[in-house]
Amino acid sequence: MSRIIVVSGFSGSGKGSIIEKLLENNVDIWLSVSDTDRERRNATDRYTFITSDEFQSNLKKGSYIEYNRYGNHFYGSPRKPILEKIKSGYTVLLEIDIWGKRQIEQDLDLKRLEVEIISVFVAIDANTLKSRLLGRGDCENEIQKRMQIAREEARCIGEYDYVLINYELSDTVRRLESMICGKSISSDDFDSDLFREEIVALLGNDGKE
Ligand SMILES: Nc1ncnc2c1ncn2[C@@H]1O[C@H](COP(=O)(O)OP(=O)(O)OP(=O)(O)O)[C@@H](O)[C@H]1O
Ligand SMILES: Nc1nc2c(ncn2[C@@H]2O[C@H](COP(=O)(O)O)[C@@H](O)[C@H]2O)c(=O)[nH]1
Repeated sequence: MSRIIVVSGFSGSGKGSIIEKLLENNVDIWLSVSDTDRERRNATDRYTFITSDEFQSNLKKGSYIEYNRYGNHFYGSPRKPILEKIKSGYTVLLEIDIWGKRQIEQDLDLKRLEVEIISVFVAIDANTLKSRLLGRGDCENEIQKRMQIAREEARCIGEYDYVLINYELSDTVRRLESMICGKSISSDDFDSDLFREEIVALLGNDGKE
């Protein structure tokens, strides 16, 4: 059976770092490269960067299997290459958010192809999250926005098959590989109410979005 692995998680939790390591040892996994109309953050940013007009035009043409607006920018996964890779037998990996995951689960092409969808949410505590966003050079305003979004995302973690807490990178990658291989491995415990409280404390506001 063909498979899609959806990896979501708080911005800064380490999804990109985990996926990079995962791909080094798993040649049968193909990573979908999303389109976005945001600015490039650094040289390792893995997107196709397009203008807002180009994004909207692609959207109208139905070119995306899923898409979302995150902050002030749009992100979308191109449908055609994903379906081609699935038909060629690859396991397709999507690094997308919860709103994209829900669209993937409803997609009629994927249902017709009987694609199995495995979903993983990458999490860490709020303090570590903030220090990782700071560490990679995000500005304070951007960090505030991303942590507010994380606070919302924490409500939806129960919708995922697995939760993966990313403290030690090689250990996280090893556990993700076990999940993908269908080995019996349990989801990590994550207290989303506590996380949401930590965010409010860190942002120094009453948590209003
Ligand atoms: N296990 C880890 N231990 C320490 N630092 C880590 C770990 N995983 C990732 N990092 C660092 O944390 C920062 C954020 O990681 P990364 O950019 O991979 O997160 P992300 O979830 O992909 O973020 P985004 O969704 O915004 O793209 C980076 O500087 C990365 O090097
Ligand atoms: N629904 C989608 N979400 C996506 C896609 N590509 C990335 N993302 C998510 O957006 C945020 C922000 O990403 P960043 O690179 O600006 O930090 C993060 O949660 C990503 O997982 C996509 O194609 N569709």
